Amino acid sequence: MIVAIDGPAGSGKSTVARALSQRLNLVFLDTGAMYRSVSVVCLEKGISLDDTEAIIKEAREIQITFGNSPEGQTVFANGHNVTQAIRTPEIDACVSRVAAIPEVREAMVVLQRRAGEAGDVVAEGRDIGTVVFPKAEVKVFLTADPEARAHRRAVQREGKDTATNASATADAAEEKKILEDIKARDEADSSRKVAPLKPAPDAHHIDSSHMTLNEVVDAVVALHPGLQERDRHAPRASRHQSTHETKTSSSDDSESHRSADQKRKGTREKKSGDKKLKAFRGNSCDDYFDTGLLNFPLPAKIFLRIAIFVLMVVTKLWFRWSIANASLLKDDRRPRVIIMNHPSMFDPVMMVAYLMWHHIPVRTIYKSEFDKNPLVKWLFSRVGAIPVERGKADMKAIRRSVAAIGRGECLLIFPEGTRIRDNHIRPEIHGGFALIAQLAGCDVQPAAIFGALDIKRANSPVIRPVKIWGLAGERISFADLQATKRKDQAREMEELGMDRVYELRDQLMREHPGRN
Ligand SMILES: Nc1ncnc2c1ncn2[C@@H]1O[C@H](COP(=O)(O)OP(=O)(O)O)[C@@H](O)[C@H]1O
Ligand SMILES: Nc1ccn([C@@H]2O[C@H](COP(=O)(O)OP(=O)(O)O)[C@@H](O)[C@H]2O)c(=O)n1
Repeated sequence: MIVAIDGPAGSGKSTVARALSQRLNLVFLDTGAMYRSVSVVCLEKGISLDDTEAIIKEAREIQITFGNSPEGQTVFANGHNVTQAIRTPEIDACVSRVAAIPEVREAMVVLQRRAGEAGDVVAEGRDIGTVVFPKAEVKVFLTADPEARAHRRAVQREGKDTATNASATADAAEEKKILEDIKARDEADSSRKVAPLKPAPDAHHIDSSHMTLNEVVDAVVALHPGLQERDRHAPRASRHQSTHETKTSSSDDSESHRSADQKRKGTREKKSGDKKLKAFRGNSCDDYFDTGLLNFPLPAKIFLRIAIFVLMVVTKLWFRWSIANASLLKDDRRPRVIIMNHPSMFDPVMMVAYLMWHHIPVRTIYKSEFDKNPLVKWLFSRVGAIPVERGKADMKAIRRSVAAIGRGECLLIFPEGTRIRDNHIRPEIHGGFALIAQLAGCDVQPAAIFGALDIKRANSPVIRPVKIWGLAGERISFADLQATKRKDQAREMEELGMDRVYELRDQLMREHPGRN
């Protein structure tokens, strides 16, 4: 199911799309933020707006990912947080020029369609129903009087919100200026040669000038039986609540080519992350796999914190483990894929306990064979792990993983696939981690553990109190790779990532001779 929402600045596209994504559990794709991200990267590299070739190159290479924070949507470009940077007047002023370059649009459309492949999406922008998803099941052309839009934007700029406070007012002079800005940008976006702002022939027109946000969202839901069906199955709490939770004060916009505002949610953003699970409602393991750790029900959260506490205390006492270069793990909290060697069952315990102890949400990928034991599946789902079927492209696991990163969670993956009880061999690697990072637009961070092979002697059930060491490595960004084609980049990331993991492990091995 794809919902395409197009329309001019300030018509409510991002607010409606966000509300809809939360209410119906859809991925929210903010395409305006993508053009803005390209603009930021170009600006930061000092690329002139006349240097079309260089801009195109950046657009083709950019990695964009969206996440969530308590303040709202976060946007990362090439691994850097550009959430604020994309909303500056400088970007307002240049984004439409960047967005008018056909090759830039081509590159963005590829990314947008790829995000659409993940499944249920609500995308908003200027050309979604006409170019990006011409076969979208639901197309909306959302408009409002220029005056209403200017008023909303002016109020928004003062940190208030017309959606939640209909009588909010703004500085009249400022509102007048914004009205001019909005009209100018409407004209620029509608008259450009490539993918101009215009309704798709089969789009439903909704004029939101005199509608509340909830009314608009209800009107969109009413357009398609598939949406109504989803709505019936959505948890009741998310139905009307979501529209009010949606908007925060918009930091942004201004200037002629702006408007925008915090749309949020994005590309590979979470599927069901915003849906809060209710306590004692018979949530399935799948619900836990699909829901952000922050939205676990309170009893599950308490269980998790207690488990982390107990694991930290017990394992620290028993194994006296420590992680070198730990600041690389705990100080930079951006979502990423963490990869590690896997000599023992203790490896995920150490890494997850450490990260969660420092309030960094992390989800471990585990082999689905464990699910044969319902108790283990229950437990793993409650500690935020995600199952993967090895030996095939498990799209569900990939989607869940990308969604988790989109929510701002880290992913812990053991590319060796199973425990490797030998520090001297290099087993076949499951390269899915690079694909996930690529789809999610995040970095890969290598880490290693050493000493864990000594925990148990062969054929002995005794867990020995041996010391164990961890070592964190620097993140690897796709932007730093040599390869330019996506497939080659994924392959390069697989190799480089695991090279780094083994370098780290070998370093620990050298530092602690006589141990395994
Ligand atoms: N139907 C509505 N009634 C009142 N205010 C609205 C409505 N829809 C959106 N808004 C508010 O208008 C402002 C601009 O909406 P936004 O979604 O950012 O527009 P767009 O993405 O189309 O530029 C936001 O503050 C939003 O909360
Ligand atoms: N699908 C899209 C989305 C945005 N854009 C461009 O990117 C600019 C910023 O988009 P935005 O969605 O962040 O802006 P607003 O609609 O919030 O004003 C727009 O003014 C368009 O020029 C586009 O060309 N195509």
